[in-house]
Amino acid sequence: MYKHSTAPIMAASSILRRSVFRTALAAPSTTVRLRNIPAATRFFSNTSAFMSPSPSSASPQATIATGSLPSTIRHPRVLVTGSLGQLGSGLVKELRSMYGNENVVASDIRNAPEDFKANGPFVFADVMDYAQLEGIVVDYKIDWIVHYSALLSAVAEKNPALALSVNMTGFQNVLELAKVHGLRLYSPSTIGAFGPSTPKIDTPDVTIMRPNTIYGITKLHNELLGEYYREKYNVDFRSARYPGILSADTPPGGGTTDYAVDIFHHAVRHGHYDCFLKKDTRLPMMYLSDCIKGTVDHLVHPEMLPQAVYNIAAVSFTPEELASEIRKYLPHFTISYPDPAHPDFRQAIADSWPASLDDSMARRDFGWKEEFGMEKMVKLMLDKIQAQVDAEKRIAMTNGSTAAAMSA
Ligand SMILES: NC(=O)c1ccc[n+]([C@@H]2O[C@H](COP(=O)([O-])OP(=O)(O)OC[C@H]3O[C@@H](n4cnc5c(N)ncnc54)[C@H](O)[C@@H]3O)[C@@H](O)[C@H]2O)c1
Ligand SMILES: C[C@@H](O)[C@H](N)C(=O)O
Repeated sequence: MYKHSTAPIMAASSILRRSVFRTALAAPSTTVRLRNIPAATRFFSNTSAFMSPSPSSASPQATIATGSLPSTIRHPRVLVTGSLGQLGSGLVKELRSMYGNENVVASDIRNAPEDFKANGPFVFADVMDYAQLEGIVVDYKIDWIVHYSALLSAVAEKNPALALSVNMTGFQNVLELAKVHGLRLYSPSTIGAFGPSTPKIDTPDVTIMRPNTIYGITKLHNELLGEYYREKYNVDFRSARYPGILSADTPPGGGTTDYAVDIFHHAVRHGHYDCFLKKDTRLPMMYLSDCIKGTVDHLVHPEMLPQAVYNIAAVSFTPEELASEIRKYLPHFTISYPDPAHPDFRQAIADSWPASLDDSMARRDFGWKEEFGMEKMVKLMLDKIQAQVDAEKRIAMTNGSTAAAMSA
């Protein structure tokens, strides 16, 4: 177990979040080898820890000569993979507000919209290409990687071979980079890493884990490999098992919990939703801003925590409970469910996952706490989507009147 005292850590964490990182560089003419120094240490003016890595384990690639460089104050430079997905763009925005646009490099295998690219560095990066990723790490002097590239549960189940490559090879690449270049690596896991034999209620961090989906198998593999690198090579690997994430502005990427986002769009636009899960399927869920806040708090925590992987959770509900909450604002909203004789393929995935998580270790170790319960989340989702619909109508009316004026 890593020893830690929470009070100074939380204080340091809040200083860090406010702005500045102080890097105490070694004495003049000293050569500092980065490997085997947890990335956390390098930003917290702990000169003695910084200067005392084990020379025997140093890696030539990760050696820097400090020469007569003065002490500097700087932010960490963060690479976010998969930054165009449901979660990535919000995280990039938050990190840029903390560290400055130039210090957060967004990447994806897709091209980004121009407005996204205008806000800070964006690079094309296929996580299966180690050399390409290493070029980015070196060119941008990256300190931390947040690894968001993945195929989610439903998409993965439809294309297992691709899921194995992206989810496992992609992760192995960033993990190896973290080892070679002394980086901190945050890579989320999921409730999907659990399986049908896992205890379903208040599932703890450490329990039976025998996932039976390709998504879950790849994610559990990543958890175990990350822990191995942490133990064996002192890689600062951090992970949290996210539940299903709800967001109004960014669409979900093809998971089993996507129904809990789709339902809002259908409720506001059409007043009806055909749910692909059974009405009593209870799953853990969380609002996007809570997920981002929990991720940032975990990421910036100045020390390696006692566990590499933590459950984080906010609420758990069924489709029927969600529909009832929506009906408080849209009384005419209706929902239908699949014919029990012909369940959707995602039902088996959902049935293999926990209904609720025990996240007490995350609350204890890095102060995890959600802001959004079900009521607040439903109200905000509906407000945001209604605002989108109103904006679309205004644009359509403007376009319509322009077209009418042109044809008159
Ligand atoms: N969204 C959720 O509800 C949820 C829940 C639990 C865990 N997670 C995890 O959080 C992370 C982010 O999830 P998300 O919802 O944003 O996913 P998403 O599917 O919305 O986005 C994933 C991104 O990865 C990119 N990508 C795919 N293949 C790639 C490749 N070869 N190289 C580089 N990029 C590639 C995609 O273009 C996409 O932008 C994933 O690891 C996911 O497993 C998400
Ligand atoms: C739970 C999670 O990992 C994702 N939302 C999925 O359903 O695949």
